[in-house]
Amino acid sequence: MTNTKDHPTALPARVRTVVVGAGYAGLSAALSLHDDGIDTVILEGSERVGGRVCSERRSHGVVVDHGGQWVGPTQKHLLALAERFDCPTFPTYNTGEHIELWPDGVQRRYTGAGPDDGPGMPEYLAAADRIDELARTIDLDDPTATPDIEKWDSETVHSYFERTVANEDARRRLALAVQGVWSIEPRDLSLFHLLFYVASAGGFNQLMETEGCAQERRFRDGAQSTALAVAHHLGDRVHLNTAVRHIERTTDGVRIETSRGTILADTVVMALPPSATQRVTFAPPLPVSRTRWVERSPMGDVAKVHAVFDTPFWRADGLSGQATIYGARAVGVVFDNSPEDAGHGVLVCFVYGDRQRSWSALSDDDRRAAIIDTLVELFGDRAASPVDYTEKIWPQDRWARGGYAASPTPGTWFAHGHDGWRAPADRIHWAGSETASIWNGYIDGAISSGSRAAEEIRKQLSR
Ligand SMILES: Cc1cc2nc3c(=O)[nH]c(=O)nc-3n(C[C@H](O)[C@H](O)[C@H](O)COP(=O)(O)OP(=O)(O)OC[C@H]3O[C@@H](n4cnc5c(N)ncnc54)[C@H](O)[C@@H]3O)c2cc1C
Repeated sequence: MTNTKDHPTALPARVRTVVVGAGYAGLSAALSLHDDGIDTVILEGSERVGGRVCSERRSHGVVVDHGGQWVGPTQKHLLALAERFDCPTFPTYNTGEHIELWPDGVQRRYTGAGPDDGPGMPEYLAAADRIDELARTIDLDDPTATPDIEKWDSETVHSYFERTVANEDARRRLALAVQGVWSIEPRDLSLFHLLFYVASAGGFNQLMETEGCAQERRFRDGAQSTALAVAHHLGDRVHLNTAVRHIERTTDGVRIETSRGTILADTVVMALPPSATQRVTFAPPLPVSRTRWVERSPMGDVAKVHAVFDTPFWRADGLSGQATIYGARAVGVVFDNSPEDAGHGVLVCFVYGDRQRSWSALSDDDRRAAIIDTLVELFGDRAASPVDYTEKIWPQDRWARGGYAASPTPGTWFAHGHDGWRAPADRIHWAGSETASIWNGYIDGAISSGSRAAEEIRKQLSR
């Protein structure tokens, strides 16, 4: 990698393709073009690669993943890339009983998807089946060709649940599921986007569950390890600390203005989330549908908090470390994020949606107290004294400005999806997990979006 503190360099004057953004999408696009011998550089605004995937080795030697971390068995693009670069995975700890905690303080322990006797469980499962049934009609390659798109994109998920799910506790379960998967509130989510996302993952359970599903495995050296290995392979083609500010299409190519000078290219891949694309200016302006798509695709509100303990003490109590928390407490979901050798115990807490906004406004001490109090309620007094504690509040991340991903607001797919989602604007191609047909919003989707953009470029350059 180049233009690091230890290795400052100038940009080349001209290349065939510039990739903007060194998250998994940009790295995948650049790798694919590089594999084919196409002269490519990546320009990355921050001082690291990985984007919304960010692993950190803490003082006790424990690696925490502040961003994306899990990989499931159907996420073939991520698994293949990790295998190519020799980055091993291991199963998420999923043994023992999970806990659910209700607003009135009642706790239930269970195994599987939820307690059979839990309030609203049968209605929740029936609603999930109905979602799967509707999702099966989504056209993943051209979502705007889905027959009922106008109707579904005109309704929020909140109003859909109000209309179709009579049981209030089932609606509570569904709301927490939405917050957990999209990191936004059901009132902000288009029913069409929910259905598209479910279809793109291969079903509602794929998004929710651990074994056989999206949360099945983790990376031994953190989920960023594969991104670092790809960047190492690409070497001096990866330029860090190089923020792209302006892109101008000329008669014979593209002029890219960065914080470190200008570079010319035949084609560009923009591998950024919509939040970051909005901060780049374009001349001539982008097609209106693309501009509107980007403006109307806000990021979610999520924070991840890790508490590290000497041991995963909850395991000895027959607990998996997984918990779901309904109501006003800051934490929505907890998982056991201990290292593979269980040399330390790690609990990761997700804070999202409205709860994230009120929690992140608290003082440092109050934020920590809110998290630890809930862990004590769930796992007992031993949870009161972690040996390490760390937070990452994604809406405050300078580059991503939120996570996990962007969700187009109601009406956006219908009005702007056909031309605005990912159709190239002449020499400008779009990648990023938000542009994926399969596992949209996930690392796997980011990787396949990069390969798709690379394929578009190969065709364009061969004309
Ligand atoms: C808390 C959290 C948990 C998640 N959990 C999971 C999970 O468990 N499994 C999973 O599969 N997915 C998960 N995700 C989602 C996943 O991380 C993302 O979908 C994926 O990493 C996005 O990759 P990307 O390359 O599309 O975008 P990004 O990773 O956002 O990459 C974009 C890159 O562009 C750079 N950039 C921005 N602006 C500019 C500019 N002007 N010039 C140059 N560079 C710029 C950014 O710095 C960044 O490096 C999670 C995300 C978050 C935030």
